Amino acid sequence: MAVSLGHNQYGKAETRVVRVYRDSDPHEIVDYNVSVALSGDFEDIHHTGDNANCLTTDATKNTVNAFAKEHGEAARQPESFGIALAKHFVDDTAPVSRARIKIEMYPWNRLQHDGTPHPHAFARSGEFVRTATVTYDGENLYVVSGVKDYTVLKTTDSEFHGFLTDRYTTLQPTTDRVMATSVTGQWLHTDTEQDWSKSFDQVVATMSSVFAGHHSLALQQTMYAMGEAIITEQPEIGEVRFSLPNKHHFVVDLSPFGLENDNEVFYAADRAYGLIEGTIRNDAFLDRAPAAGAAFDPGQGW
Ligand SMILES: O=c1[nH]c(=O)c2[nH]c(=O)[nH]c2[nH]1
Repeated sequence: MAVSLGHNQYGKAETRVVRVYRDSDPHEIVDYNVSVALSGDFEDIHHTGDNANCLTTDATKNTVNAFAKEHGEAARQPESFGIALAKHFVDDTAPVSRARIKIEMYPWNRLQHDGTPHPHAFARSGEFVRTATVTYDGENLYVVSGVKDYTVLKTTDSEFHGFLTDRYTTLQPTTDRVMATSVTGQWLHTDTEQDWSKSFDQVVATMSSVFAGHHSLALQQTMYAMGEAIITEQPEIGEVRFSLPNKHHFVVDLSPFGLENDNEVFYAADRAYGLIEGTIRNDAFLDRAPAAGAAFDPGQGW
């Protein structure tokens, strides 16, 4: 039987590294979960167990930690940290031809003390997780920024009606519902040199503002409006991808208790949920569609 090796990648996943900038006053911190995935001339490892070309996953973890010190400035933002790591693995390690660095960043806010920001005490913010995925193949550099676990809700200004009905349809149309979602969003940059934090803050501000202000007739429509606004505000962004679970809030039947429920008491269901996903593209970069595929392709399970 003919069998051959297809796509493969390896590296240390989920290295948790915290970098303290204690030479600055006040202190600053970044908190990362870094996953490394390398591809290249690794046929022999799979076929014969010859590890001569194998940069150990242990070394990739060590590199992440060492780079947090040696490349402290790059490490201040997940995108630039990912770029530094990806370029190192590909440019400095002969068998490695492609590196994908996936970073989760957990934001921390400075604590207040006696009414002023404290120089070295923080509280972790649960608002969202910031993400960056950097892919480099020695020639092409793809930088994808993102956000996940960003849960947003609006208590009105959301309708859903006029949908197709079949014999299994039971959903009642509504002109006033709670709409909530936990945003996973990723956006591909066409400019790989910029102030990444400023860009990230602007995307989140745009998406939040659209979610709040948009009178929604469907989560799909709100999703498209958010992506359209992000690309309009920041035209260097080539495309935006969203995965939006519709976090259903069902009106609880209070009639057994002789009570009216005028959209005031809800059951927040955690499953099953509608999952609304889509890509909003910047037509100026449509010719880069295959590249976008390479940037976002999750590889083997992530
Ligand atoms: O915004 C929505 N989009 C749907 O496709 C859908 N389907 C559903 O049952 N509720 C909703 N809500």
